[in-house]
Amino acid sequence: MTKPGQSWPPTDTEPAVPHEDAPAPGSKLGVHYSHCFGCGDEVEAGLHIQSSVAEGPVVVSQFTVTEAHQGAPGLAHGGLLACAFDEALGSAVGNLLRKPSVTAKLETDFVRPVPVGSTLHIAAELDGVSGRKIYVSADGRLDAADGPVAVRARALFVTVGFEHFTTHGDKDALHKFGVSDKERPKDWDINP
Ligand SMILES: CCCCCCCC(=O)SCCNC(=O)CCNC(=O)[C@H](O)C(C)(C)COP(=O)(O)OP(=O)(O)OC[C@H]1O[C@@H](n2cnc3c(N)ncnc32)[C@H](O)[C@@H]1OP(=O)(O)O
Repeated sequence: MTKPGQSWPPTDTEPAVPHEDAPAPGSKLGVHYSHCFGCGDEVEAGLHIQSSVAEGPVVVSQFTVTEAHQGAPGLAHGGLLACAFDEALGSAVGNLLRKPSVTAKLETDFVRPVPVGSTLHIAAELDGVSGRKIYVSADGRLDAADGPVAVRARALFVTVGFEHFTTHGDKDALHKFGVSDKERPKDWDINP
């Protein structure tokens, strides 16, 4: 666990430069997989996070807390908030760098309670890259992009080959991500 005051990223990194085909600032990002718990539109109790690209290596996301997301009466469950950040951070990594990557480490600081009915405005920024390691962090603010910070998160994503998904998950994962055999590039992009 990174201690307060420890430097971030924890190692020397190169700047994280968005891929030349990354969506431009202002672009709304779609669902990367309809059964994704974070963003999928076919998961009734999912988080239904919506994201778009902001200036800099930043993706902004909104997550509205419903009764399905409670831990204590009227308050969001911390694990679900961590899930929202995993999605928001992953969306920044996947959409801006266009490399298939998975979360290796995720840290969250819960700064203030998040009530049911509130919307978290999450801004996730790519902090640096070291080989296959991608460092990314985010703040989640209550009810407005400039609202009080409720949750902070930092994560390490690791770039993987697309066989990560077909070997460990569903053999048909690529098609389910919407990538056909014909389209499959050598350096696979997880986000179409
Ligand atoms: C748009 C998309 C949005 C998606 C959002 C959702 C994203 C997710 O939730 S993904 C699902 C959750 N994550 C997973 O299931 C990942 C499971 N873990 C794994 O598959 C593997 O451990 C994996 C791929 C992360 C790393 O394994 P492997 O490819 O063998 O690489 P490995 O050599 O161990 O690690 C690579 C580097 O990362 C470092 N590393 C790996 N894990 C950690 C960790 N937990 N803490 C610190 N460093 C780590 C290693 O030390 C190594 O560093 P270096 O290159 O300096 O030696």
